[in-house]
Amino acid sequence: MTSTQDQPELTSPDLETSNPATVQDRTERIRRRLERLIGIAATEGNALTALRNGDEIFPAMLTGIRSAEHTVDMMTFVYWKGDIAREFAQALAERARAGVRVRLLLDGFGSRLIEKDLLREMERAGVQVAWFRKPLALSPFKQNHRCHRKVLVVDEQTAFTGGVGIAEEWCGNARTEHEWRDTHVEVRGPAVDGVAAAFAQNWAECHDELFDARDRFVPHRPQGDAVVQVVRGSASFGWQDMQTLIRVMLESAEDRFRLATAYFSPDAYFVELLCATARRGVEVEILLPGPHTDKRVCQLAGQHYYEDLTACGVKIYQYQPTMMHAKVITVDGVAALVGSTNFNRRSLDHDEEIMLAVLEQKFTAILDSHFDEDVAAATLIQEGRWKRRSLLQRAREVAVVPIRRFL
Ligand SMILES: O=P(O)(O)OC[C@H](O)CO
Repeated sequence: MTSTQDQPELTSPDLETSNPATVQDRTERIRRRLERLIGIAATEGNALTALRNGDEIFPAMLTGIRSAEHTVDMMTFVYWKGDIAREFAQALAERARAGVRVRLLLDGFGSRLIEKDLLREMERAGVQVAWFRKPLALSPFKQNHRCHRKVLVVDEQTAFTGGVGIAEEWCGNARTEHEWRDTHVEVRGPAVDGVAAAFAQNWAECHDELFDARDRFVPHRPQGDAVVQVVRGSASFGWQDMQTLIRVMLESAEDRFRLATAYFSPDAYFVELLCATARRGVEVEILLPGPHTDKRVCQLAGQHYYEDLTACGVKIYQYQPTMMHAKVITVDGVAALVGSTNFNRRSLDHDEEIMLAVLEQKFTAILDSHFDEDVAAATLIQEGRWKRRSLLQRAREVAVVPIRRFL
């Protein structure tokens, strides 16, 4: 586990970020742009801990739940099967039995595989379980909008968000294809309120009780040096904050823009923005799943754009050891995004998402060092070789074009 207290070396000595004045200017500019365009103030005094893979993520979340004395709010897209699914259910049920208010919000599509006996056990123990838009009860338009946020808030003081789902696939340490690579973050400080608000926003749609006597509004003492803006993306038609967030990051980048994502199938606008960023001299690096993608159809939709992207100088890496599931962006070594948002149409156009915009050099350096390690286990797409890919591959890419807006 790597906390913001351990500061690795910046990974590229060429970045301008060694100059404190430059760092401050850039950080301030990104903060002001985000605040003006998204309309939510960033908060100071946050401490963030980057958690890499199930071996770090699950123990931290379970420790948080087991330590709860007042409230636990948890929301997830995926709640599937395996020992870890049982462990979470048992931890939540145990806290509910101890008198803690425990609320669990599950996406009606993403969590449809949850084992029914776990649901019964939690409900018997007093866990309030709510479902976000169960597909069969909805019009086709609403079905397409999913709650993709991953949030855990414990005692209003500690929050977690990131890419992880509650299932066997996320256990371990990305050693084999059965242990997915993911990034989550633990947050302490005032930004916890913003994460709690993301939960409350979806809870309000799914449960009769909007608030109760257990709600507390605790003061947050400064916990660290990170400035954090909590950005919520909401299912909508047309433009929404998540697109603005990514756009600000791309347009603010001066030296380097790095993206790790599980599902890369953006629309033409964001492909062009990536290309334009590379064309104006920013090093643009994208890290994507390789042979172990769990959704080949999404991969094909993204591969359709590899030729345009590499022609503009964008470096595309495909991660080899297992499914790359992290959702992380870093900019110029000074700012980072981490949360639930993929670089695809689902996350940018259709789903409820949460992303932390973190303005802190130390935390960004940690995520950059993880990116470096992942790139060392990835292969670079070579422009020339990619252009010579088979006709079959090309046909597959074209075949998914009609459905890529749903991916
Ligand atoms: O949507 P994500 O990024 O949370 O990933 C979960 C996938 O649907 C797993 O197949």
